[in-house]
Formats: sequence, C-alpha cells, structure tokens
Amino acid sequence: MADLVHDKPNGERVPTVICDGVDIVYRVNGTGAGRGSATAALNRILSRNQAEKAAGVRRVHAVKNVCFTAYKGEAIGLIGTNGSGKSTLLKAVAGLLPVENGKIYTNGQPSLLGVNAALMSDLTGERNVHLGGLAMGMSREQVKERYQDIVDFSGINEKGDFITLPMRTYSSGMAARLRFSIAAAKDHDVLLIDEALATGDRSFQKRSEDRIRELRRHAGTVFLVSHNNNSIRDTCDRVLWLERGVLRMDGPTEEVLAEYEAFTGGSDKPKGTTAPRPSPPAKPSKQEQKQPGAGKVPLPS
Ligand SMILES: Nc1ncnc2c1ncn2[C@@H]1O[C@H](COP(=O)(O)OP(=O)(O)OP(=O)(O)O)[C@@H](O)[C@H]1O
Repeated sequence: MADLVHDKPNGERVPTVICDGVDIVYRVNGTGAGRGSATAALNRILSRNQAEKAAGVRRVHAVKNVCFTAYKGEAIGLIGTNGSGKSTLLKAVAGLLPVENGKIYTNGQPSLLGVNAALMSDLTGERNVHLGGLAMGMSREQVKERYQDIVDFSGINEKGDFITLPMRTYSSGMAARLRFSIAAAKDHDVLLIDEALATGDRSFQKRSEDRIRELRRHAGTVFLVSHNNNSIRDTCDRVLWLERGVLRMDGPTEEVLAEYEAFTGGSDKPKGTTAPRPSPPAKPSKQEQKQPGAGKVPLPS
C-alpha cells in the first residue's frame, strides 16, 4: 500500500482510498482431488493454476476488476445481494486480505469495524473498552478520558451495571454496540464499518448514524456495508453497488439505490430468484462518468 498526499490547500478533493483494477480470489483447500507426495511432486512442475487444480484447491473469485476513488469527507455505502463481495472488498481495503491483481492505495490508516471484531468474552466490558481503545492506537490517557463517553454512547449501562460484567453475559446486540462505541471513539482516517448499524435498537442506530456524520466532519472517509437501505440513505452520499464481485454502479445514493431496489424488488433478494433474469439497464452516474473504471460493468452470465 502506498501513501498519498495529505492535504491540498487549494481546496481540491483529497483521495483517501484508490482501488485500481482489484481482483480478490479465495482459495479453498481440501475439495477432494489429489493428495500426498505424488501431488506435491506434480505441483513443482505445473503452473500455479494447474497445480491448484491437481491439489483440489477451489478458487472463489470474490471481487473482479473493481476500480474507484474515495475522497476525504465522503461516506460511501457498499451494497449488493448476499455473497456479492462487499465484506471481501472492505477487508482488502483494511489490508487484511491480499489482492490477486490490481492495487489498493490508502492515505492514512484504515480501521475495519466489523460486528465480529474480536473483544474478549471473559473480560468485563470495562476491560474491553480499555484494551480495545489501546488496540486502536489510543493512549492510556485518551482511553481514560473517553471511557465514560464510550460507555454512555453504547447505552450498555442503561438497564443496570452491565459494563462491569464479563462480555459473555451480553446479548449479541449489546456486544455489537460496545464494539461500535469503542471504534467510534477515535477519529479515523478511513473507517470501514461492516453491518454495525444492523444491530442495536433504533435509538442506538440513530446515535451511530450521527457519529458517522461527525467522523466525516473530522475529514475521515467512512465506508458502510449494510443491507439496510434506510441506514445507507441516512448516512451516505455515495454508493458502490457490487454484484457477483463486479462493481455494477458507483454514484449518488438515491440514483444507485433506485436501480438496486428495482433489481432486488425492494428487498435484498433479486426478484425471481428461482431463475436468473436479465438485470435492468442502469445508467452510469455523472460521478462514474468522471471516474475511469468506476462505471457500470456488465455482469458475467
Ligand atoms: N473465507 C472465504 N473462503 C472462501 N470463499 C469465501 C470466503 N469468504 C467469502 N467467500 C466467498 O466470496 C464471495 C463474496 O463473499 P462476501 O462475504 O465478501 O460477500 P458479501 O457481499 O459481504 O455477502 P453478505 O451480504 O452475505 O455478507 C462469496 O461467494 C463467498 O462465498
């Protein structure tokens, strides 16, 4: 990953993430074919692809030739039906997955906040706030200073003194709220949020959305993966729509959501899931037209 320029005094938009022709491929071992030393010997003389085939490695091409540029101050929604590559792309931007082809450039440190982000279930919420804060790069003093705000934001203590109980006693929603609150306590250069808003009650979602807006004001870039189109509407001004690993559309939230909702019939499942149907034509947005490679790409059949 390369570092980009930090600030432009002439008011030009500052890029924070550039994805340039990114392909991401998972390799799944143990899908049945050859084993043992004969295979190992064969692997040495075959090309990588042939060797993987011989060893029973299945390739899952999760993200295909994705190009976009994100700028400081943007909140970008990532949408698409199940298995379309949203989480995979987010992990790659966070630097947690290698790319097969292409490049990802980031300006500043990306932080991935997933609902599965690891906190220690045997430790109390309080300890997790401290450890989580340190793990995100806050100093001890900063964590101490922000501790009460984090707990208040999470709402964990609204129904009793839960913060001093081990996290294994929390409901999944409570745990997800605490994770979000810890991550949101810091100003991030690039904050990547995977479904965090899907958990928690409406008032917590509202607080989270407000906090995302605040993070944007502090000049970061926020990516939000969500199946909740209303959260995307309330939070994001730009949306990337991935379908079967391909960037299908990149543009203003309303334009992209309108096409997406026509495609899915308003829900997250494409209409007529029993038989494949041709997708409706979607116009590239003005923004897409300006950004090479960020336009609509035909889906593979
Ligand atoms: N660890 C993995 N190993 C192999 N294949 C994987 C792995 N993780 C994801 N995939 C595959 O990659 C593709 C994209 O998955 P991904 O989780 O990125 O989709 P998604 O859009 O985030 O889905 P969802 O909306 O259901 O969370 C899917 O085909 C999935 O089966």
